[in-house]
This record gives sequence, structure tokens and C-alpha cells, in this order.
Amino acid sequence: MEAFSYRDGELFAEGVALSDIAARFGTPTYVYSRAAIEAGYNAYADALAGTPSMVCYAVKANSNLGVLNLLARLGAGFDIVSSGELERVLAAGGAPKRIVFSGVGKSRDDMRRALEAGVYCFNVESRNELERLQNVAAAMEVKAPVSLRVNPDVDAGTHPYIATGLKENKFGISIDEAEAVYAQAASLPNLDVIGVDCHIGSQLTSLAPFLDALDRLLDLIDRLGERGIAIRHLDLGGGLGVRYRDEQPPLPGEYIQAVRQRLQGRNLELLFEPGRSIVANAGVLLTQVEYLKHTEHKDFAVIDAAMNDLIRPALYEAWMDVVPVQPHPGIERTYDLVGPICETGDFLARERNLVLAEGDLLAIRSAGAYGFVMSSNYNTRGRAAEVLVDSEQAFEVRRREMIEDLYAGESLLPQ
Ligand SMILES: Cc1ncc(COP(=O)(O)O)c(C=O)c1O
Ligand SMILES: N[C@@H](CCCC[NH3+])C(=O)O
Repeated sequence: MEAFSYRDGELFAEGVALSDIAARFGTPTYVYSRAAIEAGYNAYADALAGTPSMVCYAVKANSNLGVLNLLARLGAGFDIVSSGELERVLAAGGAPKRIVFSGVGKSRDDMRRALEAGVYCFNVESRNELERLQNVAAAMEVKAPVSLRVNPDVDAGTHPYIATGLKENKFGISIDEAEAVYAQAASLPNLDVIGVDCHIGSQLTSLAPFLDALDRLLDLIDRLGERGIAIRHLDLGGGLGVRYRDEQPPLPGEYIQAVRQRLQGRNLELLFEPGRSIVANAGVLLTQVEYLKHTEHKDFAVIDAAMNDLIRPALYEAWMDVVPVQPHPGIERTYDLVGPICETGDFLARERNLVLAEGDLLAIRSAGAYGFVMSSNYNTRGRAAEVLVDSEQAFEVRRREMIEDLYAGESLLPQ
């Protein structure tokens, strides 16, 4: 079943009309489908059945507690990049032993908190981080499980802002240096070397770069084995793309099958850190048309969602599909869909042929990943509500921010 589909002339999320959600919770509102998130996770879990493995959902893609709780109940592991994400996962019922901690800038506090919680592994991104982790673990009299994030220098063929596996990117340890850094890690008494990790970029639409990276990592694992450094797991990161428009990315099942074929009897636990491919198409941003503004040059639809709610179009010129919730007859025009923010870059979509009237509801599709999580309070706008639909029911999993929330914690100057 499609999570979002038209029935009786209007768009539904599972069994709930989006117009009902707008009436109940207002707009702009993110709406997620439980069934679609489950299907997204299960596409990985099913393909990995029978293989020692963990699907560590990348929390940064959508860190709503309801979403994390749903994934924790399915047995997911989690990939985190901050203590904030760690606390979210724990609050949502995630198991510490299924958490991997990624990121180039882990602070000492991050490390202490993750060691206290007992995470499964730190994905370490530099020599300096390795030394810092050794010191923190020694002071706590524990051993930190580590994997090095190796930068395999492959071109992911994606937007330059979201490619991470090239020499010139800030991420990871160069593959040419990796063996030496592993030797250093293995010599540090409070570190336990358990894995190899990489993540080459996001929204990849072909398998070739993943497999290229995999070959380089397997070669490294073999060389490490010869040096007596036994690697227990291989973490291939996230990055599998989704269809926003007409892309045809491989499915998780195809990807995993190709990976398994290349492992050739090696005794490695497989880890993945998918974010977008689990949640992107499980969500829409529901918004309403405030004004139609016709100028000599352009037709604008000013909507109540803006770049502060969904920054992907402004930041990456990302194309996101926009569809009417209750299509109606009328004159089709070519609209730029813009928000109320005082920036020319505040657009959600450009040059879309739509039949619109003021008050119409629109759904911006594929907004379940890197949507709400990248939102801000710019222009002192409150953040959108988030609603999870489960069959015939809709639950508010995060309430809309109130005006008072927007300056809570700030203070006037002392007299
Ligand atoms: C280390 C790491 N793992 C996993 C992900 C998730 O990527 P995606 O949402 O493309 O699957 C990211 C983001 O690109 C990342 O930086
Ligand atoms: N936030 C990005 C992807 C970056 C992935 C995080 N490493 C997007 O919306 O596409």
C-alpha cells in the first residue's frame, strides 16, 4: 500500500485524510506514516535476515521521539552524532548496545556520556580523536570500543555538499593512512579495535561507488588481519538515495545482496547506517496557501511553510514534489511556492504547474528525512507540529511550538 495516496478525490496518509489532520493540528505540519517507516526499516532487516548484522538508523534524518520509538520497537540500532541524539535514543527506548557514535567533532563530554551509557562502538575520524578517546576512557577506567571511519576516496556522484568520501572532505581517515592509524589504535590500552567504518555520501543513486568503497575496505581488512588486527564488523554507513522526482536508486535488498556476494565467506558482522532511505518517503510537509500573488513576471503562491521549516530546496536547490491535497478544477498556472521569510532564497518549489486557490492545502512530498530536523526559528517562527499516522489514527508526536516557547530561556539585561 502507498502510504500517501488519493481516495475520493483527496490525499490520505494511510487511512486519515490530510485535510482532517490540517483541521485538527493546523499547518504547517509534518505527517509521517507508521507503515511506511516500518516498510523502510524492514527492507533492510529482511534483506539481512540470517546475516550477523545491525541496521543502525541515522538519527539525524528524523529524530522525533515517536519515530525513534517505533524503530526501537522494530529492533533497530542507531547511528548518532551528538550527546543530544544519544539522549533522544535512550528516551525513545533504544538499546545502548545497538548504538554507533559517528561524527568528526566529538567532545570529551560526548565521549564520557557515551561510555557511561555503554554504546556499541565509536566511529573515530582522526588520530587526535583517537588520543582523546584513549584519555577519556583511561580516566574512567574503561575500554572504548572503536572502529575507524575510513575515507576511501571514491566519488559518490551526489551533490557536493553531501559527498563525504573524497580526499578533500573533512570526514574520516584517508585510506592511505588507515593501516598506520589502526596500528596506533591497537597499541592504546583503553581502546578495543572492533570494526571498520565508512560513509561516502548521501542520496546515492547507483551502487558502483558503494561497491568501490567496499572493495577498498575489504582489502584494508585483509591487510589488518595480516598484521594481527582482527576486525569483527564492517560498517558501510548510510547514503542510499530515494526517489524525489525520477531518480531510480537501487533498493536496499539489491544493495545488500551485492554486498553479501563480495564478502566471500569473511566472518564479519555487517552494519548499515541508513537514514533517508528509511524515512524520506514516509513523510510529507502539509502546508496551506496564504496568498496568490500575480506579478508581471511571475505567479507566486505564498504558503505558510518556509525555509525555516524545510531548508532542502534553499540549501541544495533540492527538488521536492508538491501536490494538492484536494485537487479542484480551475486555471493552471506556473507558480513559485514561497514562504513568508524575508529572503529571496525562501522557496519550497519553483515553476510548478498547479491549479491553486487561497486556502488550498498542499503536501510537499518526501519530507520525512532532513525536514523537521533541519528546521529553525528564523524570523521567530515557531517550529511545525509533527504527526504520526497509524492506520486510521493520527497522533501528535510533537506539538507546534508556541510563541512563548520562542523566547523561553532568554532574559532582559540586568538593571
Ligand atoms: C556518518 C553518517 N552515517 C549515516 C548517514 C545517513 O545518511 P543517509 O541519510 O543518506 O542514509 C550520514 C549522513 O549522510 C552520515 O554522515
Ligand atoms: N541533510 C542532507 C543530507 C546530509 C546527510 C547528513 N550527512 C539532505 O537533506 O539531503
